[in-house]
Amino acid sequence: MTIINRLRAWARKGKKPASPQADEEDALISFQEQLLAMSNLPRFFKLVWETSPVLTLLNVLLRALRGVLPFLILYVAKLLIDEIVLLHGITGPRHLEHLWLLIGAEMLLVVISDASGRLVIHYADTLNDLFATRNSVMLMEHAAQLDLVQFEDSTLYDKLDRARNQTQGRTALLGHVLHQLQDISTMIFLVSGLVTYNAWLLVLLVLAVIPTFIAESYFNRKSYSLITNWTPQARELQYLCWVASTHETAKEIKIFDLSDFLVGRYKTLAYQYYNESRVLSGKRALWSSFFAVLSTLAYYAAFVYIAQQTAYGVQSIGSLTFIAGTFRHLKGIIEEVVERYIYISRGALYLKNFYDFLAITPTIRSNPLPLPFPQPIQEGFVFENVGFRYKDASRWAIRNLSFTLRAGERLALVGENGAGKTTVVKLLARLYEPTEGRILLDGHDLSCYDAQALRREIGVIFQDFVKYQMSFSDNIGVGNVWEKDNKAWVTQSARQSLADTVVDRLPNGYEQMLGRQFASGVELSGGEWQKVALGRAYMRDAQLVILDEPTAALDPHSEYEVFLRFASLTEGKMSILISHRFSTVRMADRILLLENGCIKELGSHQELLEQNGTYAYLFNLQAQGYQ
Ligand SMILES: Nc1ncnc2c1ncn2[C@@H]1O[C@H](COP(=O)(O)OP(=O)(O)OP(=O)(O)O)[C@@H](O)[C@H]1O
Repeated sequence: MTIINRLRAWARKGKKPASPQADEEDALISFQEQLLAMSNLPRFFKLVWETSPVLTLLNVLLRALRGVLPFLILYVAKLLIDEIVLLHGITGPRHLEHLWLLIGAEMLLVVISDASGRLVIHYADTLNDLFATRNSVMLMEHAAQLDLVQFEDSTLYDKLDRARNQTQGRTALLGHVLHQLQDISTMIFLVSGLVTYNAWLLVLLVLAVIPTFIAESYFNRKSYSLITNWTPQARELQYLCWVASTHETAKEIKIFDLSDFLVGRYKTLAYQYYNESRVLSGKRALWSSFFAVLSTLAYYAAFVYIAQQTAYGVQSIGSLTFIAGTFRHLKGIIEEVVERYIYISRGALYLKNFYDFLAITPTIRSNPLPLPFPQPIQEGFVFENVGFRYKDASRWAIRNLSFTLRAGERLALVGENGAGKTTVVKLLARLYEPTEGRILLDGHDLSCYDAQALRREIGVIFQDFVKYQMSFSDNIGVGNVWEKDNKAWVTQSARQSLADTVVDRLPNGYEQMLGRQFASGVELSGGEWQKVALGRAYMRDAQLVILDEPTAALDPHSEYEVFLRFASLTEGKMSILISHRFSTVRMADRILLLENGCIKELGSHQELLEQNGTYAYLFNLQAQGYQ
């Protein structure tokens, strides 16, 4: 059940919505799964290495150096204390060279420790930044390869969201892994030092840490499940926050007085998450405090034993400081290693989300041995009994569609809302594959051509075109991104689409930032945005130009002008025009009237008028409206 349905059910029944946590017990991942997630780490290391081999090496070497330093410092301190105790007991002349040597050695070790500590932070930060950028680029590049149909599936957004939100987590993971390497090497040295004195102390230490490990591992899995189960709701929270606080929505929010509704909805969800998260972190804090007390007790038990041994003269004072220091250090390090293991295993689990997203492959594949794209197109596009059904849709968007878009022909698509006009265009641009039937270009299935080459030859301006929060020039230039910086071309396109009438009023001309999201941006009217978007069609030197309701927001004069220019742009080229305005549709060579996804009528304006069918009826209806 979606959260919306949960909220609705709640509103109906007047009780608290069942939380996603309700499913969480079932979804709690197992310890084995957590361990298995560690198998994601080698790929992760490979990514890190590929990001920068030099920085990775520097980090590893510095961490290894820092790993051995605590042991060396403790050991030199032991020698130093023993030397001082020895010198203290001598009554005759003393030779202090050995003492100075030991002090010098300890000082040198501390200097190396300080310097390497700073260097390691610097190199770790640099590697982290590079790695985060690389991660984001990988996600963007991969998302760009996916098909439109995949973007219509909400689970893709969940995966993308998890993968994106955890970019920070992945860089933290890198830090944890490197730190872990350092602590493990410290641990190895300290353990071997401790074992030479008393192996039982080590057993005591390990026993004290095991309960912490088990508890942390359990809470780690709980918290992963909580976050994973809440991803759709987290997206809804982000969405609500966006809707309630952006320029684009502000008008409507005020007019419909939606603020309380949105904030209320946000609060319900956010507090629900807060409560679940609070309970979990409360339990975690309670248990970890309990186990911390246990481990402190273990430390003092060991200390009592060592102090007693020293008091009876079984070992030197230097050894006492060394063993006690090693034990305390080891206890701290083992706790940190355990805690970090939890972070790392959580990071490894989150890595799965990243790899899950990267594993999504596009369904529309480019032919590995594509046919060369026809230059120029000879016969045109042929729809052979084409049917298409959107994912999970109960009805066909189009069905049994058979027609030809001839080379050089101007075709208009008309029909009621939802008749399937835009779907036809999306199929032509191979944004979707037909569910049944096929589309041929010059006698070959569209899939025989390279999808990108096909799209380069098709210039489409959709009715829901993007208002890029970029400069005026870029907004037109993106129509042909390879020529984006060709000022002459951009200017000419702006002139042809009438966007030049907009630029004249912009303080920074072609370099003017459009939209309100960035500093000094200027917002345009709906019609002005449309003229700018139309400019993209002129940027593209495509064989087929498609305009999907290109003039809906234009005033009548602009509309007339746009069509005069469009007619000259598409002279001798193929074009498809989707419009509800019959005055503009009539300029097409042929008109295809769709009804419920099927062809109702097809012919020239004159032929369809003579047929006296639906087209003639609608045309006359609109014409009467103007009389
Ligand atoms: N992404 C989608 N997922 C599911 N169904 C969709 C999607 N896009 C369109 N549809 C459905 O497919 C049918 C055809 O839609 P299409 O956008 O092609 O119609 P249209 O003729 O262009 O409509 P309009 O004149 O309103 O732009 C409609 O019933 C619509 O609800």
